[in-house]
Amino acid sequence: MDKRRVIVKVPASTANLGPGFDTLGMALSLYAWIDMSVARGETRIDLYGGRMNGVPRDKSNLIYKVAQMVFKEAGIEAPELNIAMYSDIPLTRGLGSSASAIVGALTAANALAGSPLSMERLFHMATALEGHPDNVGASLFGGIVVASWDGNAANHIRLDPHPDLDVLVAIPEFQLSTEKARHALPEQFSMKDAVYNISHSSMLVAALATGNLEMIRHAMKDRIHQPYRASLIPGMSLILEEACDYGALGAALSGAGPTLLSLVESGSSRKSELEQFLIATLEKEGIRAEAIWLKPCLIGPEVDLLDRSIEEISLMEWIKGEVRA
Ligand SMILES: Nc1ncnc2c1ncn2[C@@H]1O[C@H](COP(=O)(O)OP(=O)(O)O)[C@@H](O)[C@H]1O
Ligand SMILES: N[C@@H](CCOP(=O)(O)O)C(=O)O
Repeated sequence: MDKRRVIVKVPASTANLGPGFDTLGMALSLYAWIDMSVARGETRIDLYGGRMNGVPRDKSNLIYKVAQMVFKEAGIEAPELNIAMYSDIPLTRGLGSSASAIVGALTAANALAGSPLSMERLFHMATALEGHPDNVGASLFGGIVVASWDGNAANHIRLDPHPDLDVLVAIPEFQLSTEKARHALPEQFSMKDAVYNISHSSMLVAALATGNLEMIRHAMKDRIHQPYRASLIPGMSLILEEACDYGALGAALSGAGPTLLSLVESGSSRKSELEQFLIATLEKEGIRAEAIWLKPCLIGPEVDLLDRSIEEISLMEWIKGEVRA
């Protein structure tokens, strides 16, 4: 076991991109940081920032449990840990906070153990934990990830996002758990709707791979999850119908929601118009929302092995130093 300390910076993600349900994901320039080291005494978990309310600080914490799985998988006796986390990714809003926590914990524990597990193994473990490969694939590999999971094997192909793609997310103040939003979906679909989604998802992957930005508007349409989730997010249907009239290249529910996502060309002169449309539409439904402009994140977790202890430099001091650098 490596005696040093590891800090991992991991990106948020948006899943589905409209029709690619449980298949497409894109990493975003919004981050969480996990600090992990072997403890001399009992396990200690510190969570920083206003986004972590309600997350447990004992051994039931997801990060601790996932780290233990890595040590077990690597055949190493599980140590007591010092864990600290700071996150800018809001919980249960459809921006992959749970996937980032899982990927960050897997990566940090693997680095502490001397990196015995391959990226493919970590992807498999992350997918099995999350239940779908889209968010974890994007957080682990960065960029746009096309992924499949049949319950046994997780496979992926990574694409570089077009350099002119910007991402606008409108994050409603209310939480919607992925579990609840998955329960809104039917068990079965008609052949017509299945074909509709296969064609649109394929078209979207081809558009993103070839940089055909005009096709995104048509290709981002979906019939297998968004229509069923619309009643959980008032204002969503209008936003998806009209966002392109306000300058978006395409719009979708981010993951299971409630965040709404628009893809926008970097040089667009209509960015504030679009932002106002999203916020005003949600406001009319009595929903306050925060709009954030992001870029696709091109890389997965960034791992730093430190020789300095928590007493010498805390996670928050380290992040501030990194942001300044
Ligand atoms: N850092 C974390 N530590 C422990 N649990 C976390 C952490 N981040 C997220 N989670 C868990 O994941 C849940 C959110 O996951 P989910 O409903 O899939 O929404 P999303 O992934 O879209 O934010 C949280 O309510 C919490 O239980
Ligand atoms: N494909 C999943 C994606 C869930 O993403 P999250 O960020 O909301 O956890 C789904 O649509 O259920």
